Amino acid sequence: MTTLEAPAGAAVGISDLSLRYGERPVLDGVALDVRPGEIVVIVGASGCGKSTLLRAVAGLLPVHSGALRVGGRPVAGTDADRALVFQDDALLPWLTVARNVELPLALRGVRRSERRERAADWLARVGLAEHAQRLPKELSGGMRQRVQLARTLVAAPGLVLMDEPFGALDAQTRAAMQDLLLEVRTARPATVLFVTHDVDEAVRLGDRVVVLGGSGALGGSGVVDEITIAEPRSGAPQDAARARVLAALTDPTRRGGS
Ligand SMILES: Nc1ncnc2c1ncn2[C@@H]1O[C@H](COP(=O)(O)OP(=O)(O)OP(=O)(O)O)[C@@H](O)[C@H]1O
Repeated sequence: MTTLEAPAGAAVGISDLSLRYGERPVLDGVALDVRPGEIVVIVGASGCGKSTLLRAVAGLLPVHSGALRVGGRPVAGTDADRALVFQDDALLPWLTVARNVELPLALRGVRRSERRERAADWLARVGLAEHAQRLPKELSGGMRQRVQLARTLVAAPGLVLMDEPFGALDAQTRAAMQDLLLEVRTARPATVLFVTHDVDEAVRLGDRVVVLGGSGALGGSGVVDEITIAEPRSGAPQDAARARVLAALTDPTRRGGS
């Protein structure tokens, strides 16, 4: 079996993690365990360190102290098995949509015919089969995000790190992208760490919502609450989860809610 058929996704293990920019502490004592295939959504006030945490998990920022493991191995630098997705699509403007989607496969040395087949398959899944030969600039923002989702998942990463990926989209396109993400994960399981400011998006997508907040100590911050989202995602349980996320967000000094 090649890594392209990797199963349920990579586990993430974070304990007593501190991250800094130079001398400046951003996160302190972060503890978080993510199961293979789980979607964990990270919310928190602007500047509390959500993107910083994602960057560290991606291997773009060194660990100051504590432990950070993905798939049981300490993170030391970037790895093709950990894909990072931003709000701004990072498509290459001079390549067609199909070639953009093929790119991670090319980087992994997958032969051309298989690349084409897999890219076509993913473009069909995200509803863009007819646009394969167009350039990114000829597509809408929502379509470009769909291309980016296809490009991310085509190489079957064990862990997908998404930093406000749908933040620039209008409400309708955003809801469609959320549906699409949940749908394609059924076809291609991966562990997902997803950062958003939108509480509705958090309780809709997350198996669990993690709230980061300021502790005050040292100016750093850590996990103040973790909310498991129960199925079905509607009615009173959903409202209660939403209320609890909001409460943790508005009381960022609270740590370790029940
Ligand atoms: N490259 C950097 N160098 C120094 N400080 C940084 C750098 N990037 C971010 N910071 C600081 O680290 C803190 C955390 O930033 P980060 O971007 O992780 O927050 P965030 O929770 O993702 O914010 P937002 O919700 O606004 O995107 C902020 O105070 C920010 O100013």
